[in-house]
Amino acid sequence: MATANTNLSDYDKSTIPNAEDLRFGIVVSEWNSSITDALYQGAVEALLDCGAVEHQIVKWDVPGSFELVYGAKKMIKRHDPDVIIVIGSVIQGETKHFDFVCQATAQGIMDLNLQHETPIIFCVLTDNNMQQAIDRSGGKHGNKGVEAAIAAIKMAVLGRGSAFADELEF
Ligand SMILES: Nc1c(NC[C@H](O)[C@H](O)[C@H](O)CO)[nH]c(=O)[nH]c1=O
Ligand SMILES: CC(=O)[C@@H](O)COP(=O)(O)O
Repeated sequence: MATANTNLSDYDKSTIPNAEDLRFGIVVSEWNSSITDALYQGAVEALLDCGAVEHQIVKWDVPGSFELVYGAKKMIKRHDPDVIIVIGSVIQGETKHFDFVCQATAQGIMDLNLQHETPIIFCVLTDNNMQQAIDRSGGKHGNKGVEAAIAAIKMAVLGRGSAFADELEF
């Protein structure tokens, strides 16, 4: 299902574990900051709505999406959070650089998921133009930051191997 057929901000709070005792790390790219700031705000609002406490959310900024991988790796070592959300916005330009940044970032985050016990949620928009990015960071298709926050809570609980995780249906 394409994003256009759903709303990224929709979630049923009754199906989300309480996040009050979870520790979150969020690494945010500064490229296209109007987009990444909106994604970050959406993520934090959703985390707090689901019971997360503000002082258990650590935020780091990195220059661009390519640096999200290194930032997440260092955050695991420094803070050992239950889960990390990486936030970026990559927008197609005139050259093939878009392809390399998207592929390297996606592969790097997947590699970290395989190498470490900390789930890392991929909240990186890879859009053809700015309008698509706006539509997915609080616009007509909702906010991917909200979607990432809900995924983060679920994966943090699963990662803890708690009994609750066995009851999660998602
Ligand atoms: N064009 C975009 C970039 N490019 C920068 C790279 O992510 C990286 O910071 C640079 O190559 C230095 O290593 N980054 C984005 O996040 N979004 C873009 O649209
Ligand atoms: C994703 C990028 O690096 C890209 O936006 C840079 O633009 P260009 O391909 O025109 O150099």
